[in-house]
Amino acid sequence: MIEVNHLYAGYEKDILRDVSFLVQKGEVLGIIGPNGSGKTTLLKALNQTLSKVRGEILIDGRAADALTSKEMAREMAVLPQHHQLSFSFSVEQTVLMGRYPYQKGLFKHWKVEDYNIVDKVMEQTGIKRFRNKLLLSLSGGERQRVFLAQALAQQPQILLLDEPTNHLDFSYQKNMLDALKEMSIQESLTVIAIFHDLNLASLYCDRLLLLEEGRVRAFHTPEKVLEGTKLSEVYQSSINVHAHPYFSKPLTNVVPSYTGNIEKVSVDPNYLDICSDRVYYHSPSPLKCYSSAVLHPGFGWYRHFINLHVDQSFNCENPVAYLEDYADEQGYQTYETLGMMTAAMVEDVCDKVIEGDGFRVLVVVTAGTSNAVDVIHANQHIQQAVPGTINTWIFVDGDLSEQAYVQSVMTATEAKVKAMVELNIRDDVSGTLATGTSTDSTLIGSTQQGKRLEYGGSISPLGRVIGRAVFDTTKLAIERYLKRRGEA
Ligand SMILES: Nc1ncnc2c1ncn2[C@@H]1O[C@H](COP(=O)(O)OP(=O)(O)OP(=O)(O)O)[C@@H](O)[C@H]1O
Repeated sequence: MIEVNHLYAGYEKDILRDVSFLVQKGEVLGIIGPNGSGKTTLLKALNQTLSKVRGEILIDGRAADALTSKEMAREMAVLPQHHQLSFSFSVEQTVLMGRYPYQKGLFKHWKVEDYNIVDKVMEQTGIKRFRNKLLLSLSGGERQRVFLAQALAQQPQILLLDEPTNHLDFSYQKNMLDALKEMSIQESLTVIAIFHDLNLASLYCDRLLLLEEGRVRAFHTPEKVLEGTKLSEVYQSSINVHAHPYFSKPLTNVVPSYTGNIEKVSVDPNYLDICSDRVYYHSPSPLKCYSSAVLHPGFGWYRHFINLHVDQSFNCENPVAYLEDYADEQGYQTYETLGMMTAAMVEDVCDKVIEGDGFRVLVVVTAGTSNAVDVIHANQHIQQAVPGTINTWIFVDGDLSEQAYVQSVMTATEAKVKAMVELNIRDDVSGTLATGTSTDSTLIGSTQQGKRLEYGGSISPLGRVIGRAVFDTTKLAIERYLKRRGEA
């Protein structure tokens, strides 16, 4: 455990002012903050390499300045930002130097135990294969791993790291931090590391210490410290925070001030192209999409939109690959393509443009109701994945909040249900009024330009337009479907 109380430290004058925090054994603490905020100075103060220090630093309850340098080296190892070591040593010799604090007696020599530990840490850091190479002949990232191995060879209780992922490529950053995290959990190694990459800090640290001009601005879990307004203030830069897709950890995005000449893009029915086998919409620039599509569901930016007709009996093990192949054949980049499928005849597609106050909405619907379901009697249906039958595309020329995306889906669903009720579409199994079909799909795609639209609920300006346009197009598309089947 390391406890810091009212620490003042610096050079000619104090850089750190009234810094207090406590790190538990086995904890990973990230130190973050802008350039010059005092991060390295704090590590130097912890490591007792600064002369001008006031306040208290306790290591497992003992005052750090009362420890001998050998005791200190067994407690704490440092991976500095810059190394002054001679590069004429081999990798193994360099790592062995980490064992100095354990040498005893007058005639110093390495023991078997030293070599075993060096072997282990070289394995952990992935440097064994160049153990006999000179440091001089290694890349910056390889050297960084050698110095980490040297620090680990010291077998410290506490590891101080100044930008440990400096020089490391993406995969080695992950490997190094995974290894450190594992050591903190398995071996109760306490890790205190400076991070410039706030996302890595968020993912790997238990707590973060945010420094601002030598003072603690925040000391808490990543969720509490990495908060958009606070970060934007401290870093004096526009920073946006969002959720990690797999973990409950915040991630940060820089919002550039310079965006170049962004081409004005609109939504336009002229971009629609309808053939017998598909409806295709091509946007000149990617749209921010939120959808339940087969190819690229969820949030993402896409410019090619395919609603592909397949037979009702279509049974494909990998519909995503099927749509990717289709996009590829058509010459669309798959990473820019969003794809849905439908058993409805796509020539019966209906579209409608409605101008809102300062924004525009285009709705495109294909519909079939052979697998109509009343959601409250859905348990009477056997589960089977049949190709989507009411596919709704809603393109908006506006700047939607994420809330507006979700509310737009709600509003569109309400409008679709209303159209089905008006046409008396029934669930064949229960005989009751249907609320949808079993595989309907919805897309909201927005230019994210022009008028800011915070809400998409039924009585918001956007919701009103979506509600009307989805109702009209869905109703017309179902009528065409029924007519084709002779049921109208
Ligand atoms: N040896 C030194 N002598 C005098 N002032 C120093 C010395 N080292 C650093 N400073 C000053 O102390 C302040 C804090 O520096 P420090 O290196 O701790 O910041 P940092 O947060 O680690 O910055 P960076 O993100 O750029 O690495 C800076 O204003 C710096 O100029």
